[in-house]
Amino acid sequence: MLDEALFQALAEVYDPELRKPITELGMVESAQVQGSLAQVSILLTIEGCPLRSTIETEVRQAALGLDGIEQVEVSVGFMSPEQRSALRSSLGHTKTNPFAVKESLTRVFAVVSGKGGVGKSSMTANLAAAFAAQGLSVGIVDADVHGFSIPGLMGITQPPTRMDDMILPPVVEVPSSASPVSDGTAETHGFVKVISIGMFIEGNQPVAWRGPMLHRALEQFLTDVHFGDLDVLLLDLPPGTGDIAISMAQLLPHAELLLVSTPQHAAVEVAERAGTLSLQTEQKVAGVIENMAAMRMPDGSLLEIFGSGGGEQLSDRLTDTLEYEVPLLGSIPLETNVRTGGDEGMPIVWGAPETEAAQTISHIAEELAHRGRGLAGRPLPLNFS
Ligand SMILES: Nc1ncnc2c1ncn2[C@@H]1O[C@H](COP(=O)(O)OP(=O)(O)OP(=O)(O)O)[C@@H](O)[C@H]1O
Repeated sequence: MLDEALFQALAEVYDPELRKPITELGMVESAQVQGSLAQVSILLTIEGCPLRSTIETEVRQAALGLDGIEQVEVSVGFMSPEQRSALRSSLGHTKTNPFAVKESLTRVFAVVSGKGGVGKSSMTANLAAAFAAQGLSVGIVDADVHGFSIPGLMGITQPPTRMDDMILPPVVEVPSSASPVSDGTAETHGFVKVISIGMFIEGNQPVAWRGPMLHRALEQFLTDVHFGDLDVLLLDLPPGTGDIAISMAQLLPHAELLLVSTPQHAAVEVAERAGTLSLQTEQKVAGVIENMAAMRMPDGSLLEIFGSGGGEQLSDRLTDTLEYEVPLLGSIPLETNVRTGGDEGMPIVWGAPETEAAQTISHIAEELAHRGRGLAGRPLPLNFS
């Protein structure tokens, strides 16, 4: 039984993981009004759904927003396997990799580095935060098997939800204070969905996987995880040119590479190797991000802990080798805020947007979003037959 006005009010309640109104997802079993009492029966996707209290609270608030409603009773049930299966088909989840198809509208960026510790994961988290602050729908696949850190950097503690053979990734929304483009509705509010190898490992165990297992894990992330429609997908890969970089190229041939390096000249050579791998994989290098550049001291002077000029040098060398322009997208200074934001699970782009590091990263995200894919480095569909 459905009361039309109450049902309409419940259409304002979004499932936090699926990012759609609960009324569209078949989650409202009944909605009735008797005098000043609203009675709503909702069906959650799975028992033990971690978002139960969030959804219940929002249902209550939506019903109380109706004229004349003073009391709300919410009863909670769970979908049957048939209802879940109907929901999966309505979401179009087909257990195929949606990002590999040519028609996919999602921009895919693989964030890579020659060596570890240069801030690749911090850049991935902050770029995702910056894209989301522009109102975009963003996903991150944290495939840095040996150093998975994205959930911590994004402040995510809840696990993914398993819905039979479909996995729903945890979501973080842009805080309202960092969401200039949002008018407050769920449709305009950017978000970041995250899936990480770390979410499938017990405790703090090391991951001793060989190439084929890594390939399978990445493939499963792309096929079993339901990201929904994304504007941007970012991948955090392990440093270097190992197995997973090759798997990524096979599974995501349209991914563009973002190469992170420090300004140190000695680091350029090793970063260049990661960039030139793109010649073999036929992927495009979208640009270089120099991280850990000169730190501004309290007296205003600059301290070049890792030297200077490496980003520029890397961009020049790759432009020569790859024979298309590989721009230096920006140079992010060493700033304590970057580290503390990471430790607190609040990317500086959201938590301290006024800092130079945050502004540079936001600028890079804006430029990437507006620049379009371009054709350089991508095989042209020529037919010589
Ligand atoms: N611009 C910056 N200013 C200050 N600290 C930074 C900056 N960028 C990164 N860091 C810090 O440097 C450390 C390494 O960064 P991060 O984990 O992002 O590197 P990584 O390249 O992903 O490492 P790995 O691939 O080895 O896991 C972290 O403690 C991070 O907070």
